[in-house]
Amino acid sequence: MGRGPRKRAKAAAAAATQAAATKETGPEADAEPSEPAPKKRRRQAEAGEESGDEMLTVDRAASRLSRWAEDEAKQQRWLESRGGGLEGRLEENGASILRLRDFLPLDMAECVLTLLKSLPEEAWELSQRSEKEAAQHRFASADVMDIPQLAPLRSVFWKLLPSLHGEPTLPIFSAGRYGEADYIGRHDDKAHVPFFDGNTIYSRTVAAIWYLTKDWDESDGGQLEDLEEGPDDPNRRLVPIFNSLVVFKVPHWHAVTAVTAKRPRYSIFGWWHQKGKRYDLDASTEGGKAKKPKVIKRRKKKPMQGAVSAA
Ligand SMILES: O=C(O)CCC(=O)C(=O)O
Ligand SMILES: [Fe+2]
Repeated sequence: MGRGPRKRAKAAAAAATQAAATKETGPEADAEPSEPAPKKRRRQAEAGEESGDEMLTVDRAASRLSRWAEDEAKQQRWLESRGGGLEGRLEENGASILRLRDFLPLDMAECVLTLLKSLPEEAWELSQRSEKEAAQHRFASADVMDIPQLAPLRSVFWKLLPSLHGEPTLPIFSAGRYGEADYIGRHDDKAHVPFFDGNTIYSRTVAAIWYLTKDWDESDGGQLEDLEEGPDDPNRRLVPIFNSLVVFKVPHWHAVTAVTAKRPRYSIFGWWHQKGKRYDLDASTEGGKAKKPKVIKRRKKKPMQGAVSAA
């Protein structure tokens, strides 16, 4: 899912830079001077307007993201300030869904949101399935490796969880955009993914979603539903709060409720994979959203330090 030809994505990304450069010079919306900031931001977001604090150019956002992704020492310091990478948190957490507020720097969340908003329509691929037997879903996605400005995210996610239980991981992350009524039905994220030559099978072992829409609340829908919590448990429905990261071990039953807002719900979502078939796939997984038949090829240029490289 979400893996268009690179040429198309590159052209789309160039068009994005152009489109956003034009948009950012536009005037700020007229607003009552006394209008409270969150209310103003929400009204502007609903009207598709930029707010004053979103005057980040696409070029600046892309260069800040790539500078941060390349600065290993800075990322390390950041992670240490957060108590280390994700492995320890996952171990402490057991089988439940882990929710981390502000786990990644706010500045990076702002940059990535700017980049996501600037992507032209042709960069997004619609993923849709409505047959009864499979995981039903509808939303748009784009592989971060197909969008040059977002590609540095892969190494950031790799550093969050380079290994689990002493075995290396391979991250594959995508941008997600849910429009009005978009959703995902009940599913557990299980998938066997062929890497490299097509004969090396990896399994998704950990899932993460980094939420990137501001001022989202319960009334906007698009909540992550943890189907392994009881129906009345307060943790069953998670509102996708800006710059929060949700992480869980695969398999885990979950769903995304239909978006009711008239503005997009943006995220970066994906999985860390580990070698081998770690579980059996059931019929619904084989026919559903999780199926990824494309072989993940070895990358020739700029392999990630210390990781087995993959596209
Ligand atoms: O966006 C979310 O909250 C969850 C996404 C998800 O479950 C998936 O893409 O498999
Ligand atoms: Fe999922």
